[in-house]
Amino acid sequence: LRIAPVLSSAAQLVERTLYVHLHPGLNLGGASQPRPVFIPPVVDLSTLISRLYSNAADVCGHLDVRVLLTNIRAHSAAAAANGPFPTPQSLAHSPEVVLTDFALQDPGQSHQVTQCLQKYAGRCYVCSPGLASVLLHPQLAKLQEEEEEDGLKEPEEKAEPLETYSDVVVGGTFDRLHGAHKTLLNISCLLANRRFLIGVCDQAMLKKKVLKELIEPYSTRVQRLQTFLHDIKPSLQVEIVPLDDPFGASIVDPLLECIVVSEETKKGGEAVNKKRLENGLPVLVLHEIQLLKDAHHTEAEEEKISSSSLRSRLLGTLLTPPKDKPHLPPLPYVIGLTGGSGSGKSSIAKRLEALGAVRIDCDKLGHEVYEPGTAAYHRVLEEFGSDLLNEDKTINRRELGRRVFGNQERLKALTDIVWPEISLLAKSRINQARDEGKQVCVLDAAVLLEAGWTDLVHEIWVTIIPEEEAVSRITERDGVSAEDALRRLHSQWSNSRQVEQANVVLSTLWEPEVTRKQVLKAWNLLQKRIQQKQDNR
Ligand SMILES: CC(=O)SCCNC(=O)CCNC(=O)[C@H](O)C(C)(C)COP(=O)(O)OP(=O)(O)OC[C@H]1O[C@@H](n2cnc3c(N)ncnc32)[C@H](O)[C@@H]1OP(=O)(O)O
Repeated sequence: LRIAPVLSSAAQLVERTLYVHLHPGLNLGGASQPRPVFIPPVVDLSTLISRLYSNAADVCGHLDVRVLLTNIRAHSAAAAANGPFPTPQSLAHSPEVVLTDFALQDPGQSHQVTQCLQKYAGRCYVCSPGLASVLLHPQLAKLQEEEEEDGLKEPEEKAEPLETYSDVVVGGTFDRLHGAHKTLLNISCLLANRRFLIGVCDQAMLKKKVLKELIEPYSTRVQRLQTFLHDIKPSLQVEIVPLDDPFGASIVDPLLECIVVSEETKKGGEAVNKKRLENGLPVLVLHEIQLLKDAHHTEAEEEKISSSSLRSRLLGTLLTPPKDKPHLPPLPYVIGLTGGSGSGKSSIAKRLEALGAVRIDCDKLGHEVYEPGTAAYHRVLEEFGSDLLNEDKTINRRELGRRVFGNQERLKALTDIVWPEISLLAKSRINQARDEGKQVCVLDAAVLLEAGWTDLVHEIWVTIIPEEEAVSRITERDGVSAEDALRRLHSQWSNSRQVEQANVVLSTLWEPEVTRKQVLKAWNLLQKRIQQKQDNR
């Protein structure tokens, strides 16, 4: 009952990181200054950690919450440390304010309590010099009274000790570290006394993931894990290794004792044990944790907090701020929309057109430059031969496509002729839109990045779908073979390479309604950016 109100009142004061230090029964109102103490790992603690992260996702989703475990030690470890609490720990972000839900006996006590709290915090962690101390109790005191009146206060029971292990292992992708990851990591740290081994999925393990192009690079994911773990339990020996198959070191490391799994990965844990037995190693204890529910999930998303849902929420948002392009007139604001063949780029361009953008279809402009009599027409015939001509003297584009797609050298010979012409036409359409007072143009260009046209546009938007889906759409739509479809796709940059350059990413992988909402979100956010730019001028 107390967690959500404490978190939401804390969230009103904190902008970025909320560290949680647990000290049950801490008395800030007594005569003597309280000291930090070691508390033993108990089962209730792991439940509390899950609840903390799950409530945090609901009430303060914008905060990076980290439950610190330095003061939690198994009995033997605490005894070995011989009682005294270690020197103050340096955290990744030095605390600037210390908050507590301690309930005052009388209001006059407030000054003494905040002083006491400041001193206490300083003994545990290296804090910013101007550390402030704040009591969050008002709503809580009321809540406590209600709890007591309603008899909701849980009877003091002897806490059940939590079984801990020397060496613990987990595996995962750990993309965009969220509450479910943090729960898994925190509970693993609670279980581990000496070493924590983490297998992090590398390229080979990401092939089948939804929106894999938006997964953070391996090095970023590892870096985030290291900082998080160093904050929450610096005494632990943390080893992070790349996972190229579902097992990694878990089936060969003789020192491991426990593997932490969720309901979803339990089968994987059982498979690990089967392999360990085959390898003559003792089986691991499977410690199962509950998956956090995602209170904000949409109908199309999974119920659990998942990285793929988080990735799909990124679609349509600004992933990287656009570069300043002082050479471009501020209006019309030009979006360069690009993406692999069959990725649904044109359908998105049409949706943007319906919302008010001027659509410039570069495939169409490309076709215009082949009109008989134009300069490009003659140069193409010179380069590729007059056997390309249809009976009516027009260029047989499909045949031309067959000759260039899959042959980089021939494709380059063609694009060297036509891109400058298409670019001139595109610029003239943008100028026309400016003369007509239009606000936004969408330059729909399949190979915008390959052509180096980034200077023509204010922002780059990229549409992506998995390659298998693109092949099936192209073969169905254009009646070409799968080989031809693949040849065409491989003439373009890969999704990942395009995403690297993208300000906004979109995907038409799901039902049209999902695309509609995504485009609307992208459009509304774009309007705000344009407005902001105008306000700043
Ligand atoms: C910078 C730009 O993006 S300009 C727009 C793209 N146009 C060009 O690059 C010019 C060179 N291409 C062409 O002239 C034509 O595509 C031809 C002659 C090769 C084939 O013409 P057509 O058979 O009529 O096919 P069409 O022009 O519709 O293109 C077929 C697909 O190949 C894509 N495509 C076009 N040019 C290229 C290229 N240079 N590299 C890779 N893919 C390309 C198209 O975008 C289209 O993809 P879609 O499935 O997303 O619609």
